[in-house]
Amino acid sequence: SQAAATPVPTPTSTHSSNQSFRHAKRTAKDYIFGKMIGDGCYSTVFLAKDIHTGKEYAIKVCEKSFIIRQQKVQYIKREKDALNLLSNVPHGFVKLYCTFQDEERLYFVLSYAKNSELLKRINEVGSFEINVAKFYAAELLLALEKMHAKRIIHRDLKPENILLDENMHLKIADFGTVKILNNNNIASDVPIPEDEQNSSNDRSRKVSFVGTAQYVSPELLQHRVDTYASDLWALGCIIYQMISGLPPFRGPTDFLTFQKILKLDYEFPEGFPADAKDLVEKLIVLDHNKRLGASDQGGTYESIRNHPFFEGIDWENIWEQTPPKISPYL
Ligand SMILES: C[C@@H](Nc1nc2c(c3cc(-c4cn[nH]c4)ccc13)C(=O)N=C/C2=C\CC1CC1)C(C)(C)C
Repeated sequence: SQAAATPVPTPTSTHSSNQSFRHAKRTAKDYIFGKMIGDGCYSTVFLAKDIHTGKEYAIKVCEKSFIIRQQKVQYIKREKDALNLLSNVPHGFVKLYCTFQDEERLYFVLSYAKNSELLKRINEVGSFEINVAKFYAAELLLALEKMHAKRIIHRDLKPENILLDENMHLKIADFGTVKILNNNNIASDVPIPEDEQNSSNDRSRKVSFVGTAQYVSPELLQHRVDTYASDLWALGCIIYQMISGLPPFRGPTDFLTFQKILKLDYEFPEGFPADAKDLVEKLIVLDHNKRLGASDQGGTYESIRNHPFFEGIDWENIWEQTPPKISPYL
């Protein structure tokens, strides 16, 4: 007699349809595009709503022809690699949900930072109270630790591309300028010392990128050295700016700003808190090897975390805490 065939379980229809739904590649038609919220040099960021879930996202749109013409293909690839590397880090970065393209454009679907740019918040109130500056400096430091641990150097950190989410927690955005060290996909367990990384052929390579004048480090300006410490220089500039309202190096032209940077020509306004001044002076150091944290190992900037400026920060729970109110500076 026919052996009773064991029934093959038929996949439940909901499961399979969800399964297929979940993997259906999105297109622009799946979103309602709203206002433009950010305008980069070769991309535009729109607020958008997913028509299936109603969720809000930021969608970064890049014109393919423009990227090719401007020879920015490498930057776009690096940005996508960096965003992918960082998308499983729970805090401190905008998350990349998916990408798709059509004939003319590339689309990146990212988290929407509802409370916009840190720069806008600083300008609205003039400058931050010390406990507000300390809180955001701490979140920025933790984000730098995560980024550097994944061998990513941002190279263009500035208050314009540090965003605030709906709970007023910090998110770093705009990875078009990153450098991903040892990105030759060879699992090099022995990290190549920095000076060897910039082998002679690198020096001959034309560098097509320099950060934003006010925040660019001397080594990026002069010797084109790729070092994590360039982001520590920017951290120093951003702490200075949160407390005083303006970046330390400012000139009527970029060239004059660069000159001030190379001469370390800046001063602290009256009443700048002593601990903050001491930390900024230890980060804004011309020799990148001598910046506080430059020789820290193990994925945390212990020597910066332990600086008196960060007295009272609860490093393990800060992302779960309610950020201090940004109130106008009386
Ligand atoms: C830094 C960037 N500006 C911005 N980039 C992003 C925003 C963003 C949001 C507002 C905003 C929110 N409310 N009101 C304004 C203002 C500027 C934004 C966002 O929500 N989500 C992801 C973003 C960027 C993701 C990118 C890494 C791929 C530039 C200036 C380059 C366009």
